[in-house]
Amino acid sequence: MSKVIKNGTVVTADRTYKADVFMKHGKIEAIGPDLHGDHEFDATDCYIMPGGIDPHTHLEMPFMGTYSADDFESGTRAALSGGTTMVVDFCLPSPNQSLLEALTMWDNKTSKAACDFSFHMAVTWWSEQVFNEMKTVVEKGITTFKHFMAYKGALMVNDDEMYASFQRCAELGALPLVHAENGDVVAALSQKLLAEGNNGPEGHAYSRPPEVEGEATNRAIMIADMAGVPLYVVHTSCEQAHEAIRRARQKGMRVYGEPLIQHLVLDETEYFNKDWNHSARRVMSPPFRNKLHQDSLWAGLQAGSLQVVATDHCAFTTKQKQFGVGDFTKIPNGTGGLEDRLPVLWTKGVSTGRLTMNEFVAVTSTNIAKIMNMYPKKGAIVEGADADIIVWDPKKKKTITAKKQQSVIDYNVFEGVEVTSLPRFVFTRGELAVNDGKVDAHPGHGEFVAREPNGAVNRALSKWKEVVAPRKVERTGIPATGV
Ligand SMILES: NC(=O)NCCC(=O)O
Ligand SMILES: [Zn+2]
Ligand SMILES: [Zn+2]
Repeated sequence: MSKVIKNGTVVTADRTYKADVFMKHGKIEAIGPDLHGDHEFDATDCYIMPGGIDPHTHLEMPFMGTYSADDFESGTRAALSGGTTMVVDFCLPSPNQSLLEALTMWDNKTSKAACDFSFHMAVTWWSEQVFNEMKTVVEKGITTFKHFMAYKGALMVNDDEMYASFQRCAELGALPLVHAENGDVVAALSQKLLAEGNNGPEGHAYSRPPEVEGEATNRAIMIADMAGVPLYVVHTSCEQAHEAIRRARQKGMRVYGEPLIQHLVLDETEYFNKDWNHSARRVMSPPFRNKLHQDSLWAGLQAGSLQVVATDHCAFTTKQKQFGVGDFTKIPNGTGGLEDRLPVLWTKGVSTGRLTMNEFVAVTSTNIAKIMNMYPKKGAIVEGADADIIVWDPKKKKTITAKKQQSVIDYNVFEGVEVTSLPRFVFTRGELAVNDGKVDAHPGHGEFVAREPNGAVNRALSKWKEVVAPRKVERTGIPATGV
């Protein structure tokens, strides 16, 4: 059965034009005027855009003594309801666990995914086994490796481990990712705050000032440069980290930065709310910052020094957050946002003139597909691409409320935010998942997206590092040794 989207305006990362879009067998087969098919969908007054890709989610993730509450079923349903048609989740081996064993565990979680997904593999410890298994992981289509510079005593890796892993990424044509916060300093500051009786959720924010993120970002950039590999910095939340990325890029380094929709829109005053639950629900790492940092992130998206907007969707219920009553270090870190990223970014970004529609598509979809090396299968409206498409109604309104969300948690950090712009239709590989605003996700429809290593940026950087590599100076007239 074929489907055609009619009467809309196609908006991609680089073009805006009137056309119909014809899809069959899960792919886009034709784009042009006056197309017809078995089923026709009216996109009058709407934009036809590549579905969102969220490059940073944690579904059913074991963390801080519990599991994040949204699994691949509720998480991908939430994603689709807000126009996101692919998620990239994190496989997290425990220290000393085989990467391949962890991957089997993560594969087993995905049978009810309603949209396509891929994985990043985390390097949480280092050994010859990890070194060897990284190659197999890449052969399985997972070409991005995450490193936590924070969460001391749990997921954190040291500089020597990171350097070894980055070098391995360079050899394999893979892309390292970092959670950049100085984990030693965070741990020490946390203990100091607790000892001083500062044990509420605001202590979490005080323990992770922007400087600890800036320092770690600079360090990761230096290590990637020494290893000769590009770098992707997840959840860039502040000017200090953005400045490090901006400077590196100006020097020709291949570094990417990923602000979250939460950091762009919500600020640190959330941690000073008198209601403990309100503040704890917003505990995540890095924490929300002030307006100046937010302005820096928006400017980065405008200038191109930051390339991507994600969610880091890692949702915990209020009950789970309450594990940390009396000790903020025990509040599970993470917030939700999968179904709100696109509507909130459009409302706060495109509707205000901070972003163009094309920039919106770039930072929510196309740039991600390119950086993660799955373009133009994903992130594009072109013939042959997967038919992951949103028909976006820029006039449709709602007020975000937990009462009506798809996520299983009992609150929403964007509660009360009015959004103007929502999907009319969402297609995931050609299958309708949102129909006139109503969500009809199909658990099990989602497929794993394997990615190739050695993307163009890896190849160019390796070449450049080869050109400028240290070379022994061949000399004549060398004095005899020991004389
Ligand atoms: N960000 C956060 O607080 N939780 C999820 C894990 C991570 O990405 O650090
Ligand atoms: Zn993180
Ligand atoms: Zn994360």
